Amino acid sequence: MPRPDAVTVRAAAKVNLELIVGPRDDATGYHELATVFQAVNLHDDVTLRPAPDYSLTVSGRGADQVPTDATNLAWRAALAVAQEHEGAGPVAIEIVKDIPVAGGMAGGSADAAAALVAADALWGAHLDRATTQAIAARLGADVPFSVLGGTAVGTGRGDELVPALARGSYHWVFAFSDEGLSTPRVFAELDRLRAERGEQVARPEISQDLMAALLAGDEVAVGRALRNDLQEAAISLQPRLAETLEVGAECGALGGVVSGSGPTVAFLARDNEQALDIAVALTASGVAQDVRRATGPAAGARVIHPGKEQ
Ligand SMILES: C[C@](O)(CO)[C@H](O)COP(=O)(O)OP(=O)(O)OC[C@H]1O[C@@H](n2ccc(N)nc2=O)[C@H](O)[C@@H]1O
Ligand SMILES: Nc1ncnc2c1ncn2[C@@H]1O[C@H](COP(=O)(O)OP(=O)(O)OP(=O)(O)O)[C@@H](O)[C@H]1O
Repeated sequence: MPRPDAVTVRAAAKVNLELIVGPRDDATGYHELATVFQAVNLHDDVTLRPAPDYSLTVSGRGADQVPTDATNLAWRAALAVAQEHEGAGPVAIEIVKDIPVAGGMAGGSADAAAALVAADALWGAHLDRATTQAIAARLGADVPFSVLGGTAVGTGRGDELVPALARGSYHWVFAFSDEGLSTPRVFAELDRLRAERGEQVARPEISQDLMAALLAGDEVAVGRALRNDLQEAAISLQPRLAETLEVGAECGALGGVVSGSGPTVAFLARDNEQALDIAVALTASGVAQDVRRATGPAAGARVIHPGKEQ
């Protein structure tokens, strides 16, 4: 089979409709999670081209905050696939970002997922699902979902996935902040707040209300069920997120929640028209640096450009 001379893969951002954080495992520092992910149509594109040496460039939203060396998750993903496939060689990696950096929307994870899928396609590695999943999980807790897309339940570190039975299309408005939040710092802040309260942390479980609402495609009930245990920690580190949530609530959003580890705040709207109203109100209030509308569920990491055949 001839090899393509370049492969571009598109990977979506995610929002956690529910994120329940269980106890911290002292051995690994990771927390047991129960989460429902939804991919939304806000994307990064990653292109891989055979080259004499590995290299990486980044352009687009927040590009100056992304490493361009071998620590980049996309670079690490390509190397991980190369280890599994004899016919691999160095690649030039080009990332075009639209997902905010350190925004709690799995931007780096999307780049890793896209590079993983692109490397597999470029080299014709045909990795099986279990190997792809294992590589993805090693790269980061959100990476397996970035590969899969759609709407899915995540347990363990958030990397053990089962697609969710979900109907309907969801209209989201995202309020971005120009100051990112570090994921480990937000988890550590939650641990601190819980210890201060002497809280006993239960094993995390997804709410049946949310699963029933998704099954029925009932966006009002989904809006009511949005929940994120990391939200109070994110607000504790960035108190103005509470104001952002307030603005969306005043517009009658079906629900509002900090996305993942923040600081992006996600609002669920009834329809496109209400999404536009919420976006205008957020922009006018000045609480957010940037506001974007998107719909979910979106697809997982997928090839959008196979390049010309050699
Ligand atoms: C907040 C979420 O985005 C929700 O989907 C994820 O849990 C974070 O996923 P991620 O950014 O891919 O996370 P990783 O890169 O694997 O981990 C970054 C850090 O987040 C914390 N972390 C992450 C996942 C998890 N289940 N427990 C944790 O405590 C750990 O301190 C870890 O060192
Ligand atoms: N492609 C990438 N490879 C490696 N690091 C990245 C990449 N993109 C961003 N980063 C770095 O990783 C950190 C987290 O960025 P990222 O955009 O993944 O955060 P996030 O969306 O909050 O992640 P998550 O929602 O998965 O917790 C930032 O400090 C950023 O510089």
